[in-house]
Amino acid sequence: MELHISKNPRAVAEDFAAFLVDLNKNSDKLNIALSGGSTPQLLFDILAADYKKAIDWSKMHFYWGDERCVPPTDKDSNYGMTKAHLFDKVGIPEANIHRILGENEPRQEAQRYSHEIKKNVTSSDGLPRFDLVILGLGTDGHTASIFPDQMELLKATETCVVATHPETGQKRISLSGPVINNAKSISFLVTGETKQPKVREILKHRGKFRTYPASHIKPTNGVLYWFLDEAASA
Ligand SMILES: O=C1O[C@H](COP(=O)(O)O)[C@@H](O)[C@H](O)[C@H]1O
Repeated sequence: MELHISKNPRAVAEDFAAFLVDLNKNSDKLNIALSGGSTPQLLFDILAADYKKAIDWSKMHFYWGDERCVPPTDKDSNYGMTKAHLFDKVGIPEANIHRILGENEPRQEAQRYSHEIKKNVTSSDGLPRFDLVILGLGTDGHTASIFPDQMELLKATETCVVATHPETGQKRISLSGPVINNAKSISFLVTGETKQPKVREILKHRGKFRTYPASHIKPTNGVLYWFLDEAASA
């Protein structure tokens, strides 16, 4: 596991952007699963403002680790946020964007997206193998849309699963645990003091860490990165 600690959220985004530039230079094609939520928004803003030319966007194929079951115009849409903060600002071929259709019926969409992934992402050991899966961490220890009361999704045999937000009841579509763990590299991006208690338990194997989905993210044959700011890592 590689731990990167930067001063503040902006520095985390800068460090991760440099990591992406490097990966982009050294690869012909990258299948990347993005996360949603508030943390990646700053990364997308920085990529669009400062790295538009440093990255060969035609090599980047974007998928999502999870999506809220809402239309792309909804403020909760992970795709909608990425489009507004990144895709609309850098020239990326439309064919490279593989979004989860959050407006569709969740079960059917989980199946359709599983096929989409299997069709385009090379498999190993019978599972799709992403080059990079970017993840966030919820204050309850969830990651992607695998929540603590739905731990079975960590072992699901499907590529994509339907999850339910425990408080709002909102339906979500998420990559399953085995597919996340089959990636070549997995990177958590976590900032802010509200995340610190869970980061500490997970990284130090303390308290109830086993009950947090994020602590079960361990690449079977890849590298795990944690990019943290000082507040999250305190
Ligand atoms: O609901 C979600 O939450 C997590 C964490 O998000 P953040 O806003 O605290 O950064 C995120 O990774 C996931 O993609 C998202 O759907």
